[in-house]
Amino acid sequence: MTAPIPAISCRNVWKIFGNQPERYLENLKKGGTDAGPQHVVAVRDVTLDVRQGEMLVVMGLSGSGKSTLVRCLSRLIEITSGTVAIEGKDIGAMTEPELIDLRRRKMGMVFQSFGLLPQRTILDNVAFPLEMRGQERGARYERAREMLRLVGLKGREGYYPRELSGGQQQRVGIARSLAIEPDIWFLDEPFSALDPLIRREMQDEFLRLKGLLNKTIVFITHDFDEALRLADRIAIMKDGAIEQCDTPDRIVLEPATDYVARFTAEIDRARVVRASGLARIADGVAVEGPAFPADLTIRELGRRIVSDNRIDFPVTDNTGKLIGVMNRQSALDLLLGETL
Ligand SMILES: Nc1ncnc2c1ncn2[C@@H]1O[C@H](COP(=O)(O)OP(=O)(O)OP(=O)(O)O)[C@@H](O)[C@H]1O
Repeated sequence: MTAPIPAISCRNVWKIFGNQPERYLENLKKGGTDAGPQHVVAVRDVTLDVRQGEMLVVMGLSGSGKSTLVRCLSRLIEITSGTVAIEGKDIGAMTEPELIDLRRRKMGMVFQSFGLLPQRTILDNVAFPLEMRGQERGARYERAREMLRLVGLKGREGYYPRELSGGQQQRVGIARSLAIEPDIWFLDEPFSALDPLIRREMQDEFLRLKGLLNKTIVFITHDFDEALRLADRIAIMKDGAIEQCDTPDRIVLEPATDYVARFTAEIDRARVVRASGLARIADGVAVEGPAFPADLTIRELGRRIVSDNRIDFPVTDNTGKLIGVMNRQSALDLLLGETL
C-alpha cells in the first residue's frame, strides 16, 4: 500500500533575506560563515510533512522563523532553495494564476496583521473571499453573518474595521477565513489579541471544526497551553531550523535537544503526557483490575493513580483494547514533577 500524499510537504527549504541570497547559501553550504550584516537566514533547511487533517503547531522565540516558514508554505514569499508541495504539487513550479486559484480554493490564512479592507464593512470583509469565489450574494451574506455571530460580533455587521478594537478586528479576520472552509489553514498567532475567555472559545471552535471537517492546519503560537490544547504535533524552531517536530507527549518526555528541553522546562508534564505516553508493552506483567483510558492525561488520572496501589496499571484504547501497562511509580514521578 502506498502512503497517502501529505497535505503539505517541504524538502530542504531555505529562506535567506538579503541582496544575494543564492550566492550566500552556496557559500554557507561550502562551510562559509553564517549571516553577515547583509543576510538573514530566516528558514534553515526545513524538511517537514503535514498530513491531511493534521494540526501542526509551530513554536519558537520571536525571530526564530515561524512566520517566514509559514509564508513559504503558501508561497507568499519565494524560497531561496528547496521545494514545497501542496497535495503532491510543487507550488514553486506553478504560474501566478495557478497559485491564486490554489489559494482561493484550498487555503485560508489568518495573520497577525488582520489584513482587513478598511473601506468595507466587516460584513463585506467576511463575505469578500466568497465573492471572489463567485458565490451568489444572498448565500455569501448569510454565511458571513453566521461567521460573525460565531466570533461574537453579531450586531456589528455594519461597522468599519477602524471602529473596532484590535481583538475585534482579529475576530473579523478569523471569521473571514472560517467562511470559506479551506482545506488547509495557515494561522499566524490568530488568537493573540483575544482575551482569555473568547480565546478559549475560539480554540474550542477550531477543535470542533477540525474534528468535523478534517482540515489540515498549520498554526503559529507563542502560548504553550494553546499549543498543547490544539496540536497533533508541535514543531519547535530555533534560528530558522526545526529542532524537533513531534507529538506533545514526546516533546516533553523525549526532548531531542538541550534547547527543546529548556524550552519545555517550565511545563507541567502531567498535564501533557497521556496514559498512552507512559504505557509500555505488557510482556509478562500481570494486568488485572480496572484499566486506565489511554487518552487521559496523568493529571486527569491523578486521583486514581494516587489511590490505587497496584505496581502497574493496564492502559486501554477507546475500543477497550489493551495497549500496554503504565508503571505507577513513573506516573507518580510525573505528577510530582520529578525527572523520569
Ligand atoms: N522581509 C524581511 N527582510 C529581512 N529580514 C526579514 C524579513 N522578514 C523576516 N526577516 C527576519 O527573519 C527572521 C525570522 O523572522 P520571522 O518573522 O519569520 O520570525 P518569527 O519567529 O515569526 O517571529 P515573531 O514571533 O516575532 O513573529 C528574523 O530575524 C527577521 O528579522
